Amino acid sequence: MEGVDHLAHERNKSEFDVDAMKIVWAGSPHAFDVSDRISKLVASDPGFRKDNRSTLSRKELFKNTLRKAAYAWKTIVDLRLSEEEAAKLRFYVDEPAFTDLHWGMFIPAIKGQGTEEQQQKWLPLAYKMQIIGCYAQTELGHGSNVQGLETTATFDSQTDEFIIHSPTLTSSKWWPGGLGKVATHAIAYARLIVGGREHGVHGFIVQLRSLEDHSPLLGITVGDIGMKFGNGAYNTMDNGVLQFDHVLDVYSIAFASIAVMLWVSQVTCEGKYKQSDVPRQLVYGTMVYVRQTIVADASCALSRAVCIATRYSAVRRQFGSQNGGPETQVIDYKTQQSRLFPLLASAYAFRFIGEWLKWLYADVTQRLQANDFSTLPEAHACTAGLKSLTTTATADGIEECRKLCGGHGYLCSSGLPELFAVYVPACTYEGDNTVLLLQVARFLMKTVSQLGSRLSSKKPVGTIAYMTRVEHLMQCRCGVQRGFAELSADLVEAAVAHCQLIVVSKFIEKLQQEIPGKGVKQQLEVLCNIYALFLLHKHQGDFLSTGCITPKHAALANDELRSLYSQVRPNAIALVDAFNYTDHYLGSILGCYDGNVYPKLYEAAWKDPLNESVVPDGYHLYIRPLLKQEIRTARL
Ligand SMILES: CCCCCCCCCCCCCCC/C=C/C(=O)SCCNC(=O)CCNC(=O)[C@H](O)C(C)(C)COP(=O)(O)OP(=O)(O)OC[C@H]1O[C@@H](n2cnc3c(N)ncnc32)[C@H](O)[C@@H]1OP(=O)(O)O
Ligand SMILES: Cc1cc2nc3c(=O)[nH]c(=O)nc-3n(C[C@H](O)[C@H](O)[C@H](O)COP(=O)(O)OP(=O)(O)OC[C@H]3O[C@@H](n4cnc5c(N)ncnc54)[C@H](O)[C@@H]3O)c2cc1C
Repeated sequence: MEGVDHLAHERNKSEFDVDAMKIVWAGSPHAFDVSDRISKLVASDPGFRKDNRSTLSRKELFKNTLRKAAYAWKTIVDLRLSEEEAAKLRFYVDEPAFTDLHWGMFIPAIKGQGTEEQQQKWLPLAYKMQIIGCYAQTELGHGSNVQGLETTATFDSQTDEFIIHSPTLTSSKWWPGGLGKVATHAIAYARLIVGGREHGVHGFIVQLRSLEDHSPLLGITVGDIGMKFGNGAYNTMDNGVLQFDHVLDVYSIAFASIAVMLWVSQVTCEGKYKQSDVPRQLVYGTMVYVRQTIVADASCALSRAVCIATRYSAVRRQFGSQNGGPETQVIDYKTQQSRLFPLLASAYAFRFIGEWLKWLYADVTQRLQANDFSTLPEAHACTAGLKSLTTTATADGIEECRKLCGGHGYLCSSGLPELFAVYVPACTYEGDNTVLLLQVARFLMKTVSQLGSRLSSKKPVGTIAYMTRVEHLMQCRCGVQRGFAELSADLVEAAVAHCQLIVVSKFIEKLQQEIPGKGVKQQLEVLCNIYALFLLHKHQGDFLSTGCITPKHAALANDELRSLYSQVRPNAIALVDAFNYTDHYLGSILGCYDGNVYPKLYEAAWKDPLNESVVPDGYHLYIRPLLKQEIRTARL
């Protein structure tokens, strides 16, 4: 029945202050206030409805996305929302769109790599959305290998301009989000050529389309690359293809022939290339920035799937009826708990590692401004490794949540298939996860000698076991006199172990902070222990081979895990309520707040266009002749 909370009995079991946990999850009272207010604003506005997406064609879907993006912008302007509130609004609209790349990459790239003069020119236009940008780095032939990009930018000292060109088919820009049909400008990455000499890959701001009639400019061929995985999902995004035919461009982002560059390099009016003494990797800075935001995204996506699966696991009953009594809630089965609760713990773990990574990025950015590059290698390794670890775990976790919901998890109305289809490219974009782990492995090879010293420092026992595992995995590999390439598969395992160590240790550090609210810290300690012991159980071979734990320890850890699952069980619904997601944002009948699932599933089924007629289109043409055919062969 509507209005009845079918999960009230579960909520009454909670042993902690849920409102206080909501603040912990949001990050601060202010952050909670903004999230709560904006999510409800979006949920209550029919202009942001999304329950019809799976019934739209690609063109209808894309046009609807443009409508929503324009409507969101109007809402932001009309309500005079702050940058923080506007970002939250775009998040809760929950639709991959060109605006993600405009705000998430184009603007950060100019802020991170542009000169003062370029920032003054481009940022006001971008902030007012008087230009719409994308980040055009990947090409048809190269994505991971940035130094293999083929697009050229040749400096013409006669005209003080750069000529951008796509010399080959494989140099076509391919994948950039927003490029296909919307972006008016791109930050295009190209090989700089000055005076016949090549100086590697740099970024250039290039106008693509007319601001008058949106037609591609002279020398620009641009379009969409076609349908992607899943039906609705990421097809709201116009990932594009772009070819330059000797396009004149006067706005280099890394170069301004008339302005001294603060960062990467400069080309003087006389056409001289001057490499400043900053690491060339700063040209990769935007990727580092986006990777740390993707870790926060992972906690959002995983928590969303876990919220759906947890609520439905409490609603769903199957088997176990005694004397005609109610059947057992599937959340009470130990197998369901052993699959679901580590994902719940991971969602919280990724939330806190995302907070730490945001601090690390801000710290390294501040240091860079003081020409202190000392922490850049670690920042790169951390953002690359944690982006890889959290997106892989989240993609796998969303799929596990679908399976935890049985058959109904496969319905679009569960919200899980769409969430999975939208989320999985995160394992590829912003760096293929394996390629990024190889970067971590390379960093570990260079710093393995320091791992030992870090072991001796006063660390909680749990961390010591994880640190010993990494050191052991590295020494087993480094000790073998074979090349990096030969050992890369093993080194990637050590890289994963290193990233898991970071997540565990930062979760433990989080618990050393003051955490207000009755029972809140205790719940987080349970979740931290579940995360750490679940991984120890999953990788116990590694831990046993270090000698750091014995088989008896491993067995005790498994017993402790079961006990921890029993401690989480009465608090599970409250722990997912703490995410404070509206039913609109969850987009899931299985995960609806009141748990009134079956009537909503049944009602939703009849809304499918296929049920608009009792007799389906095609019956008279195809089925009736089948049913009425004379059976001519006696055997049938
Ligand atoms: C809630 C549900 C939904 C939630 C999801 C939201 C849905 C909608 C969201 C939509 C938003 C989507 C946003 C993303 C869109 C996607 C954008 C993109 O994909 S942009 C393109 C990304 N491309 C890449 O990441 C390319 C990966 N490749 C590289 O980074 C590099 O090629 C490489 C690092 C692999 C290799 O670099 P290279 O220079 O060729 O050489 P080395 O490996 O030898 O490195 C040399 C040296 O540099 C150091 N290094 C490398 N990278 C960096 C760096 N980034 N920062 C600092 N230092 C770096 C490296 O460690 C080496 O150091 P050394 O001391 O010499 O060892
Ligand atoms: C949805 C989506 C949105 C995107 N948006 C953008 C965007 O806005 N802008 C942009 O510039 N790009 C974008 N991209 C492109 C994305 O950044 C690249 O696809 C990504 O960097 C992976 O590169 P690749 O496609 O070349 O993969 P490849 O490197 O070709 O990967 C193929 C396989 O080769 C393996 N491999 C590659 N190199 C090595 C190695 N050295 N050692 C071991 N294994 C290796 C990989 O692990 C993988 O298994 C997007 C991609 C997607 C899917």
